Amino acid sequence: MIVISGLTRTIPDGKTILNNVNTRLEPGTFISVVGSSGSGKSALLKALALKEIWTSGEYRVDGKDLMKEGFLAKMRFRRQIAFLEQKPLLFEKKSALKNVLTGSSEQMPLWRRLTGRVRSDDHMGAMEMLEQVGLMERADQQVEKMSGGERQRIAIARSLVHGAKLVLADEPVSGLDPHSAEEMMRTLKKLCHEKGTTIVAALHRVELAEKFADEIWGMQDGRLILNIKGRRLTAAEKSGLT
Ligand SMILES: Nc1ncnc2c1ncn2[C@@H]1O[C@H](COP(=O)(O)OP(=O)(O)OP(=O)(O)O)[C@@H](O)[C@H]1O
Repeated sequence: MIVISGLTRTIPDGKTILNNVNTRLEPGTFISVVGSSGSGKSALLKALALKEIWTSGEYRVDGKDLMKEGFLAKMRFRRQIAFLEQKPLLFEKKSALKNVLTGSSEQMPLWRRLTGRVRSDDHMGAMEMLEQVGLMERADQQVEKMSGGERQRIAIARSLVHGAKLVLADEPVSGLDPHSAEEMMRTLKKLCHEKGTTIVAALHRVELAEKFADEIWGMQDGRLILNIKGRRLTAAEKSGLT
């Protein structure tokens, strides 16, 4: 379990973009972060992914303050985190399967990056993950011919096959048509519950969060103002987010 306390990030011009955020992330939970543009959703995801350092606050993993841990412990934890960009960077000329196998440099052990070697059970794992995201039949297809939603699915499969326990997805449904957006949300939810992965997805559309997420976090001006479990947002809560 990850527990965040007092997470605050002030940027050099003096603006506080994350303001005393307190929350916890239980394993296997699908969390959606909603809030208006500029409310701090991406900033929060980046802080959770350890991509950007905060000014103050604690980040506890299974009871231990990560910032007080040594380099190796931090690196081990980093390997379990995947950050999915809105437009994932993939090897365009390679197949879906190759992309899943290749992985992101952060998650791959150094020896694998240097040798480029792939074990046969890696193939099995990659195919299994492509099946989970509904792309097994397209494993051999070049990704340059694939849609935005399919590319997101490949990025998700890639992060999970390389052992991500925490996936931070910044607008995973942006640019997708309503049907594909729902399919993506369904896949994320399934992966959370079946694999025990924790997924935090920033979303613009509150109704998608309400339909699929286990928890909805609401951001406003860098503050986490809502943490709703198992119910829709009230009209007052929704209006507080705009
Ligand atoms: N590295 C940075 N340097 C300066 N300002 C930043 C930085 N990162 C974020 N901000 C500012 O912090 C605020 C929150 O930005 P963030 O990208 O987290 O918002 P968001 O809720 O994800 O918005 P959107 O929905 O438009 O993607 C914005 O005012 C943004 O301009």
